[in-house]
Amino acid sequence: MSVNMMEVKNIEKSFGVGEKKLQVLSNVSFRVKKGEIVTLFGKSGCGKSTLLNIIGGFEKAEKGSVLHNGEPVIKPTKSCVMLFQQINLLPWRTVLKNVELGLEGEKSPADKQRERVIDALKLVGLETSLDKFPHELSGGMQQRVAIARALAIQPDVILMDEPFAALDSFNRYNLQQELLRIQEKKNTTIVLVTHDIDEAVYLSDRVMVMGSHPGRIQKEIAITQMKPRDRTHGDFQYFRRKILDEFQLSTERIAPEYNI
Ligand SMILES: Nc1ncnc2c1ncn2[C@@H]1O[C@H](COP(=O)(O)OP(=O)(O)OP(=O)(O)O)[C@@H](O)[C@H]1O
Repeated sequence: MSVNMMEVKNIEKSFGVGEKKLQVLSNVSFRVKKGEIVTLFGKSGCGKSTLLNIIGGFEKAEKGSVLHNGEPVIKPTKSCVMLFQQINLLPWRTVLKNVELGLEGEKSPADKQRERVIDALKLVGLETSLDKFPHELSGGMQQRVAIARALAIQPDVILMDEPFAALDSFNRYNLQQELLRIQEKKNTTIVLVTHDIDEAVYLSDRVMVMGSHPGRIQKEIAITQMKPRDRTHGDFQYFRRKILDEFQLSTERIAPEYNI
């Protein structure tokens, strides 16, 4: 049975006051089931990050609510962690110590915490780099450390705000593949923000295409191609085009067999 992990209900959000008031989100609602990867996809400025911040409890909505496991989200918690594009590792701490940082303040025994940290670093393939410092790692490896830090916390949900945007395409493809492997193993629920269409199609179970001014859910597209997905397969191109069509950016006609 599928369970709703996150429920976003009728979110409204504006910034500024008076004449300078800007409505950023209007009537945004959707649900995320346990183990799903749901992507918020839209043009720059359509409110993706604002929405993700509201889901994570970093920002307050004016109206509406976010429920995590049926409980209202009113502040950030360790059961829903955010992974940013800016990696935010502490340069004076080793890989091991950077990942341990996520567990600081927890009351569980130190040996159990260490076990979780090592497990998370094994999952991202960095178990042989425990004593390295961030400056000794590539950008891709640094983002792996950040992913391990999030995984070690063992959250129900990971929120990702363009986590791979700063990486070159080889590192990006590699990490996307890794993320799927880890996500499948742990059945982690992920809400991802991206404006990279390939990333959206490669990773998502569902893509929430957002319209702008104000930001809203324009269309929900289920990506039904089997994972792991072949980026060159016709099905991949079909879903790519289906998303592009929402922005009138597709020049090719959809193959007749896909017409509904
Ligand atoms: N704290 C803030 N104060 C005032 N306006 C803000 C604030 N945060 C965001 N905005 C405005 O809200 C709108 C949506 O911003 P947001 O960052 O959520 O969009 P986005 O879709 O994530 O954009 P991008 O893809 O470029 O990161 C923008 O017009 C932005 O200028």
